[in-house]
Amino acid sequence: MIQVYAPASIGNFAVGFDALGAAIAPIDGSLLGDLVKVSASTTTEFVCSGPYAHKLPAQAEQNLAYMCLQHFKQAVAPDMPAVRLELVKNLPVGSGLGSSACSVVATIAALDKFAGTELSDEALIELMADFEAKVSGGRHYDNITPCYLGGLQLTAELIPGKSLAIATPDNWYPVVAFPGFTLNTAKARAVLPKQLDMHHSVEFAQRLSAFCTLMLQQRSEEALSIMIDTVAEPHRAQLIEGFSAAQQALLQLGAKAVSISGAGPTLFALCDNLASAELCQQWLSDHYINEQGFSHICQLDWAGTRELNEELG
Ligand SMILES: Nc1ncnc2c1ncn2[C@@H]1O[C@H](COP(=O)(O)OP(=O)(O)O)[C@@H](O)[C@H]1O
Ligand SMILES: N[C@@H](CCOP(=O)(O)O)C(=O)O
Repeated sequence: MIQVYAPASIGNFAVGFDALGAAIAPIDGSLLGDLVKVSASTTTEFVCSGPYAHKLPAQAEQNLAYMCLQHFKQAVAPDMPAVRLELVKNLPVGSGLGSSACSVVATIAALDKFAGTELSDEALIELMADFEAKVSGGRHYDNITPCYLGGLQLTAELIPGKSLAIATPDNWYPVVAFPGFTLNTAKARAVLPKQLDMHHSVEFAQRLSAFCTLMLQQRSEEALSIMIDTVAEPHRAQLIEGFSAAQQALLQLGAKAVSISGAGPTLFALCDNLASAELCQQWLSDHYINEQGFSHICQLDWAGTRELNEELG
């Protein structure tokens, strides 16, 4: 049996709409991501389990993991024997934690390992992006590549290899809070303007290029000081009840940057020390999340998608 884990991710990372994303891992060691198990079987079998399985469509044909399996068998590895594929759905759907990307990445990576197809990273990433695009209302790589490769990734179609890793300091603690209600990514993309005017386009390019350059020069404090989303957040904030108040409060508590994770409604507060992260998490537990919500103090997950040997889920 092959068992593959893929981590949650923060799309956009405030300054890189559709172009920057970070994989995350809770510091308490818990797994925040989907798991896919593939084993040989006499007939094709698909099982969806885990805490959020009931939030997915009942028909296998509408589940991204099953769609990936069908495509993989037909177009990538026609000689692969029948398999039993189980998706353990640990991430809430429509959360802004890269949930659909997580299922797609875990499934394709697991099938590639099981079938021994050994596709290149770039070919796998393209395949993964094709499936993520089916549900998210646009083709973007900012969940796919961090989830697959790990860490902080600057990522786009035009980038050689599709992604460039940006090293981050060890003292970065992103605190993520899923408030407990969902927001569909396609819906949150539909509220964005169709065009950016010259001023905003130039400012976006300046901010993202300055952020990346500062990070490469290990000037992370200055990078944090310009970590503001002027592209998507102004249009999406009103879709997320409590976001603006939380942003103000968390910045006062010491977070260095606060923005929407992906299309929301998860919020992330990036802290540069554990004490601030703990204060932010407490505030979020008290004021931002409902009974269905959760929060985690994380670090960046530089391992990305990986095979797990211990039986889980
Ligand atoms: N395995 C899967 N994981 C997540 N979403 C899936 C999966 N299979 C199908 N879907 C559908 O894809 C859509 C994903 O919603 P979206 O808002 O893009 O989620 P997220 O932002 O959390 O990735 C939902 O309509 C969901 O029912
Ligand atoms: N760049 C995308 C990211 C969507 O992330 P998700 O976790 O909400 O799927 C966007 O902002 O639309």
